[in-house]
Amino acid sequence: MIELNQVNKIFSAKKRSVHALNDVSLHVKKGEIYGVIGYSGAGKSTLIRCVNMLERPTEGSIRVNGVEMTKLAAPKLREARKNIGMIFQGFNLLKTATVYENIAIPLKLTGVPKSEIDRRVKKYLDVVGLEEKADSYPAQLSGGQKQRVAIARALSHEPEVLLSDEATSALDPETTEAILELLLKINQEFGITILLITHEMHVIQKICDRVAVMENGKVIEEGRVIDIFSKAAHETTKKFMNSLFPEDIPEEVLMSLHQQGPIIRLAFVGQSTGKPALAEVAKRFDVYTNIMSGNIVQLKNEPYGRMIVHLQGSVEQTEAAIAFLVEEGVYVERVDGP
Ligand SMILES: Nc1ncnc2c1ncn2[C@@H]1O[C@H](COP(=O)(O)OP(=O)(O)OP(=O)(O)O)[C@@H](O)[C@H]1O
Repeated sequence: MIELNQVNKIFSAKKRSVHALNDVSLHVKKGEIYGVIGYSGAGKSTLIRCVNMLERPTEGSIRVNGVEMTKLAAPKLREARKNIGMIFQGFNLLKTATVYENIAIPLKLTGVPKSEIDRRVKKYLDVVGLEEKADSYPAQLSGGQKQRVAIARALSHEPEVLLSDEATSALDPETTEAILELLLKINQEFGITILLITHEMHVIQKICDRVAVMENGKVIEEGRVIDIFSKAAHETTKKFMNSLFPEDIPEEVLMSLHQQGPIIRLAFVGQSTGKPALAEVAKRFDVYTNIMSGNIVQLKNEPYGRMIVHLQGSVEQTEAAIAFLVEEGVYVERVDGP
């Protein structure tokens, strides 16, 4: 649905130029929620703005639903953009217009007939749960409600693609949850493909099918959320993972435990995979298993858990226990000593 191939974007200023996107390729499939995560300056905003040509890439190809966006002249580009909704961190609502008008005005500007405008405004205000706020002004709404209006406005053009530029970054945790639930609902109910950018791993965890991690304008890691969670290879990705699964075990503790046996990180999918396997280890081997930290989070489609476990016992027994866990399908990684 969205295909970026070898996209480069260079911002040239007098003194220096910035390579904001460096050979970026990614493919977002129809109907999926695809997240791009990275720290500030990684190139996320530039990437998402290139998809609807708010920013023109210096090089490369960008296709949305088969249409090569980089080659479109103004009238055709306007047409293609109708198929791509966008929501922003700052909501971008018209302050002097009511909620109803905020949705109706852009529809009017694109030539939608009056009766159809009324139908769509009502329908999408209902979808986002704000029917009663039609006559309110943005200043009378909470941040979460403003974002709901922005989502209704984007949906009212009935796009196939929704771009989300840090849509929950200005919201408190509870409101963030509610907006993420809403994005999930519109993805499932309307089959809208969502490309979002974020600096919060929680957003990726909660609603994304696939993720790309960006750094210095490059995609450094990409894949299914479940795979990236289990096998994050890059240091930056691991740092993002640490925000969900903090592993701040003091060095002194690590050092003394390492002398008594290996410390391992277990990752498991589903409610029950990890703990029964550990219980089995305790039964089958002369190994004492000590869970040092653990957390389970809900991914879009399944729960995912992670544990740090210290195995105490002879080298032979602990190695056999690790081999058993691997055989059982648990993802096992050794935690290095200090
Ligand atoms: N219009 C511009 N002119 C010059 N440089 C720019 C422009 N827009 C972005 N950049 C630079 O491109 C790089 C990537 O910026 P971008 O905003 O895409 O990153 P980001 O990951 O979205 O960061 P943030 O989360 O802080 O928004 C940065 O070094 C930034 O300074």
